[in-house]
Amino acid sequence: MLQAYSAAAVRAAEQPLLSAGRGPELMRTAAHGLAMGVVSVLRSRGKGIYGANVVLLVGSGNNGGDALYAGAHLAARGARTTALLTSARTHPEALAAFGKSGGRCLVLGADGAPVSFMDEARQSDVVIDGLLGTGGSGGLREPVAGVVALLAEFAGDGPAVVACDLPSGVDATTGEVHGPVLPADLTVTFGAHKTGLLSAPGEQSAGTVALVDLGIGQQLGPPELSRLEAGDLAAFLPQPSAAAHKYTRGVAGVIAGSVQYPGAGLLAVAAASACGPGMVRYLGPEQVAAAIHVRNPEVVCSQNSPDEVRVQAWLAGPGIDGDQAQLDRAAAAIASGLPTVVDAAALALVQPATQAATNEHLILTPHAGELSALLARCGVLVSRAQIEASPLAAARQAAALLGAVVLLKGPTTIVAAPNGAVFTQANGTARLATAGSGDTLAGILAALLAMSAGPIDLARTAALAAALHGQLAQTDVEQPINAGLLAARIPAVWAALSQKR
Ligand SMILES: NC(=O)C1=CN([C@@H]2O[C@H](COP(=O)(O)OP(=O)(O)OC[C@H]3O[C@@H](n4cnc5c(N)ncnc54)[C@H](OP(=O)(O)O)[C@@H]3O)[C@@H](O)[C@H]2O)[C@@H](O)CC1
Ligand SMILES: [K+]
Repeated sequence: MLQAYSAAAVRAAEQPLLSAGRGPELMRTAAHGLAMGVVSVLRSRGKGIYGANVVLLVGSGNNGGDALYAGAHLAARGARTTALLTSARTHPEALAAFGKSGGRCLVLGADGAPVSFMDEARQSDVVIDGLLGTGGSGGLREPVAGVVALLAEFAGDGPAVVACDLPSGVDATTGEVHGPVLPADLTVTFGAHKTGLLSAPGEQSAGTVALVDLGIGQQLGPPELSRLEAGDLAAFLPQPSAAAHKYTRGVAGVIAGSVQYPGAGLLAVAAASACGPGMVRYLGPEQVAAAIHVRNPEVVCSQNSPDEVRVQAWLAGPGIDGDQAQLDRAAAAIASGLPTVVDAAALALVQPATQAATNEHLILTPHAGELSALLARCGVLVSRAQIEASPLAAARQAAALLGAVVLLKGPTTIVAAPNGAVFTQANGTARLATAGSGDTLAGILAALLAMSAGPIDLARTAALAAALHGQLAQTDVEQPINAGLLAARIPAVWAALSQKR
C-alpha cells in the first residue's frame, strides 16, 4: 500500500536528522536519486549521459539545491548542463558544486528568461524542475510563472521533464495547483510520497513518481492517505471459501434503472453479477427486469420493496430519476442500516447524520457536481469548479459533515471516511470517463460489499472497487471502450489481479 504524508509531516520526520547535522547528506542522497531519475529518462529515450543536454530551473530554496547537485553529478559525467537561476538567493554550496563540475548558469531577468535559455531549453533532452518543493506556497510568481507557461507549451513533444520532489506549483499537501505548472514525465520525490502527488489535480502533472529513501520512514506518523497497489488488490478481492453457498457468498441488491433510463440498471446489474457474488437481486420496473434477463438470466428480479427481501448490501440510485417507486425503494435501502452504495438520484435522499439516524453504513458516490449539491444541504456552498480544484479537502469535509464514506469520482478517485481515513486511486484513465461508467463502478462496489466476510472496512472496499474499475480500462488500451463492455472484462481482470497474491 502506498502511503502519503503532508509537507509538514515530512519536514517533521526529517528534523531529527537535520538537527544532527545530516542535512547535507540528505540533500546529496536526494540529488543522487534525482540524477538517477534523469539518467533513466535519458535511457528510455535511447540516450546516455555523455553529450546529453540538460536544463535546470532553479529556485531559491533547498529544492533548487537538489537540482543543482543533480546537475553537478550529470555535468561531471559529460552532460551539457545549463541552470536558470530564478532568485537572487541560490543554495550556495550546491551552486558552487554545479559550477565546479562545469555547469553553466544564466539568470532570470525581470522581463523573463534570456532568449538563449529558451532556445536551449526547447532543444534540450531533459528539463529538471527545481523551482519549488515542500517549502512552496501558492503558485509560481512572475516572472518564473511566465517562463514555466512557455516551457509547458512545448513540453509535450520537446524535452522530458523531471520534477524535483514535486512539480513546482503543486501544493505538496493538498494537491491543489495554483498557476502554471510544468507537467513532469517523472517526479523524483524524497523521503516519502507527498499527499499532493496522490491527489487531483496535482497528480495529473506528476507523471511517474519515484521515491528516494532518505531513512525517515521510522519518524513518519500515520499517513494522510493511502493507495491500494496491485498486491493489495490481490489480497483484498474476496475469494469464496470452499464451503461457500450462494447466501454465504453474498447477495447484492440493486435498485437502479427506470423505464426512462433502463440502461443504468442493466449496467449496474451486469457489473455486480460479473464480480461473482452468490446472487444479485434486482428491484425495479418489469420492463427493465425483462431487459436484464436477456443478458443476465442469473439475476433474480422483482418489484418488491427492500424490506421484503434479504441482501447483504444495497446499491441505490443509478437511473432512477423521476421514478417514484424506485426513489421509495432507494429511501428504504438507505434506511435499512445495511451497507449501501448511494449513487446519482439517490444522493438527494441523504440527509446529514443525526443521533437517531446515522449514515455510517453508507458509501456516497458523487461526482463533483453532485458533491456540491450534497455539501449545500450541509450549509457549505462550494461550486463544482471549486471541488475539482480541491477535491481532497471537499471529500474530507463531506465525509465529516455527512458521517458517511464519500467516494468522489474524478481523474483521481478520492475515498474519504468520517474517521479521517482517505484512499485515493488513479488506476482508471480518461478512457473511463464515458456515460454509464459510474453505474458499472456502483455495481462493482455493491457486489464487493455483499461478498465481504466479517466486519467491512467500507472505505477500503470503496477504494478496492475504484481500483478494480480502473483496471478494466487498462486492458487493450488501444481499443475504444464504452461502459457496456466493462462488465465482461471483470472476470479476466479479477483473475489476473488475484494471481499477484
Ligand atoms: N528538509 C530536508 O531535510 C530535505 C529537503 N530537501 C529538499 O528541500 C525542499 C524544501 O526546501 P525548502 O524548505 O528550502 O523550500 P523550497 O521548496 O525549496 O522553496 C522555498 C523557497 O521558495 C520561495 N517560495 C515559496 N513559495 C514561492 C512561490 N510561490 N514562488 C516563488 N518562490 C516561492 C521561498 O522564499 P520566499 O519567497 O518565501 O522568500 C523559499 O525560499 C524539498 O522539497 C526537497 O526538494 C531534500 O534536499 C532532502 C532533504
Ligand atoms: K520542484
